Amino acid sequence: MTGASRIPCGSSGLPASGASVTSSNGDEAKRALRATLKAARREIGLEKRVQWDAHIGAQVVAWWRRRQPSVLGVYWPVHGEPDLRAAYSELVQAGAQLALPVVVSRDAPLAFAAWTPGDPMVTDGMGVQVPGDLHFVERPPAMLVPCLGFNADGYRLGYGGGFYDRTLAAQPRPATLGIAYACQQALFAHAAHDVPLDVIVTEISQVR
Ligand SMILES: Nc1nc2c(c(=O)[nH]1)N(C=O)[C@@H](CNc1ccc(C(=O)N[C@@H](CCC(=O)O)C(=O)O)cc1)CN2
Ligand SMILES: Nc1ncnc2c1ncn2[C@@H]1O[C@H](COP(=O)(O)OP(=O)(O)OP(=O)(O)O)[C@@H](O)[C@H]1O
Repeated sequence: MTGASRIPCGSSGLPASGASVTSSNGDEAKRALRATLKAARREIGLEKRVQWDAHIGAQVVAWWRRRQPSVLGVYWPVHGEPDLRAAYSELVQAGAQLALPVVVSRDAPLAFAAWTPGDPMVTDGMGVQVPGDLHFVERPPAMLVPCLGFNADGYRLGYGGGFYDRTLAAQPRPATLGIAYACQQALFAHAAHDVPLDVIVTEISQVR
């Protein structure tokens, strides 16, 4: 039996209740949880994905219209993350300035590069698309944070590099919108360096 079949991501929209890491020395368990959550996300069919991404994207746009941050950090989707590129285009038409995260070093916070949909892109060493022409900007005052997993307290599980945690460590913290599918919710203990996100946006949430 695969992790994906034990923890269906598609049908109910309910949390992946079988996915949990409760011990605090759980490096191995966290690796297993990451694999399970990735597999569960891969299982989501295209039709659901398109519908869910539209709902998540609409909430992001509504949030941006209310808050109007000077720059919004977004992300280029990898590994089956919600694809919000249609919403990014809508945001830019509404006057938003966007920036994409760039890994500059394994131990550093993320850098952010100004980005407009349609800019020429290249694949970086992490396998992520980044602008070919890098115009670095300051850390944005608001950002979307893609989550491989999240827990009920708003803590996030990423791919294990600690990049977003390092990026969010410095005060004043940016406003953070965690982006995930509802089935990526899991039980795990957060580490001391983990920074809780302000809100998690999913296909079943209604962000105010
Ligand atoms: N869309 C998106 N962009 C992002 C991030 C992200 O989580 N999502 N990042 C957030 O930090 C940064 C990139 N960090 C990344 C960290 C790991 C992997 C990755 O594919 N890791 C492999 C394992 C590689 C290994 O073990 O050596 C994997 O998870 O399969 C990709 C991006 C900046 N851009
Ligand atoms: N603020 C920080 N300062 C220094 N190192 C940190 C910080 N935050 C995280 N790290 C390092 O990053 C490692 C990975 O962290 P963690 O397992 O929480 O990654 P993640 O949040 O899942 O990954 P990512 O944010 O890249 O998607 C930690 O073991 C820790 O050593």
